[in-house]
Amino acid sequence: MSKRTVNILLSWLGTKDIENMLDGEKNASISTLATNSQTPFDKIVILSNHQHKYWEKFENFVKKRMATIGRPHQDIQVHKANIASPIDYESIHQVTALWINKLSEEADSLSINLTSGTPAMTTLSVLIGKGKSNVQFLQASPNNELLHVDIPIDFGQEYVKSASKNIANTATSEPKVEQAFSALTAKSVQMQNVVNKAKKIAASEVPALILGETGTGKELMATAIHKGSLRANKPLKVINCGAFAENLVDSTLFGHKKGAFTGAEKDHPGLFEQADGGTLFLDEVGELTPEIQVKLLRALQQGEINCLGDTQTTNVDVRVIAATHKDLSKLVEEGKFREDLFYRLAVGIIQMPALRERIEDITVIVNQLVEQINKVGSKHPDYTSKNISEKGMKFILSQPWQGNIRELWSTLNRAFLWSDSQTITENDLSNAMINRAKNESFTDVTLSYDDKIDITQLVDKYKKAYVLAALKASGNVKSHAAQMLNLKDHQTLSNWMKRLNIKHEK
Ligand SMILES: Nc1ncnc2c1ncn2[C@@H]1O[C@H](COP(=O)(O)OP(=O)(O)OP(=O)(O)O)[C@@H](O)[C@H]1O
Repeated sequence: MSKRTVNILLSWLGTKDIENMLDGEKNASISTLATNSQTPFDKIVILSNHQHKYWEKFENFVKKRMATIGRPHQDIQVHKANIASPIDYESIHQVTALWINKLSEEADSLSINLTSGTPAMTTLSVLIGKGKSNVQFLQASPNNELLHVDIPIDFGQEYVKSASKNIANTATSEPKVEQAFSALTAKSVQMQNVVNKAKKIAASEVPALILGETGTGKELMATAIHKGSLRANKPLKVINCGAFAENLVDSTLFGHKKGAFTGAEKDHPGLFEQADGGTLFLDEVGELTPEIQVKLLRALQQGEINCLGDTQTTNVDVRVIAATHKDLSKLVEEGKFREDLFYRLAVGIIQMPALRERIEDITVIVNQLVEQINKVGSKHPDYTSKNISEKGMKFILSQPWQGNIRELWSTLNRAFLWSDSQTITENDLSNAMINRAKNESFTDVTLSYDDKIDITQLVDKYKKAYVLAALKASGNVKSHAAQMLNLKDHQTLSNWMKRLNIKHEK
């Protein structure tokens, strides 16, 4: 069955649109496009800085026009656009980028109306929309026809040309894009789309934001973007913002001067300085404290950083790629993540699909992992290579893999380790999986009306018991305990231990 495509129209609400509406007889450009489009729009989003009193009127006006052509049920939404003035490029950019990014993710085809709005609104729509493969531009002619607008400039290429001139002194080699992305298995259409988008981002200098569940390959993607960019032969520095104690993130990112705090025995350059000319990958960016968010915003906006204990600022040329498994826009709504920083980071957004959404890739990835495990094992003289039975592979394909490739990798490793046979069966794999059934028994919980439960305390107790058990079973080897618990690395486990007040015994 072929998938139905989603078509969205995005438009500013121009003064002319309102005048035409009030005139009664005339067609506003938005309604011209909505009624003349061959494929109906599933949604029409109208951005307005005009007075609220016109919104409902305008919505009704477009709805009426749609009803007359037999499309009465279209989703038409007018949204308030917080802009400083109709000619203020900065605030118009923020609003336009937010909506184009959001809707181009949601839609298969996003059409942007270039007739309505001020020149600043049109210009920014083109500049931002041109970078998206599923965006097209429309305008309405004076006699109410829908016209497709072709903008015959490849901004990406133009930008790369000028950017390469600018950074020719820091990065000299041609980016090897295909090679850079070869580590990412992308047989499925979902992943191919993601990789194509990422290649465009790699060829530009824009900040990137990689979203996706744990273990979906966000770090691998960041590495590919760096390697495929003009900065490839400059450093790529990585920090997991969630794995460090708060006070350490500051000095790790921005550095410190000798004597800046107790224990700072010499000057230490931060990751921004270490990555100068290259790329900085901020994993779990949603964990940054408000103070660090301010410093990061400054580094992105002005290209300058403040080292702890230094009165001078230092200039840096760093491309930032951030990643998170959290819903950043929700954190913005809740006031936990700065909106201005979000817009700065969320220019090139990449959504990594979960493994279960790209079944076609699983077999290829399993074969790669099996090869890797056999290669590592073969260093031992008694090792015989193992493979997975057909039923075993079917079992793998049927699992939800909530921890994605990392969970798949650790499950295969366990199955290979525990099985004495050369062929890994469905049973071996099932035994090697993290026992989610144990967790499911918690659905049996019943509470009475007057019960009072401290859920946080309960969860902490549960976490503590498992961390202690994993540490014990691993002989206090943190990296192994982290693997047992499906945590990213030993630093993440250390962080948990600190929060749960668990002392590490060697
Ligand atoms: N497409 C892929 N093909 C093969 N291996 C992959 C692919 N994507 C990720 N991996 C492997 O899966 C593991 C997890 O990937 P990675 O660390 O990049 O995920 P992540 O999304 O950054 O995870 P987290 O959110 O927990 O930091 C790594 O070992 C990585 O090499």
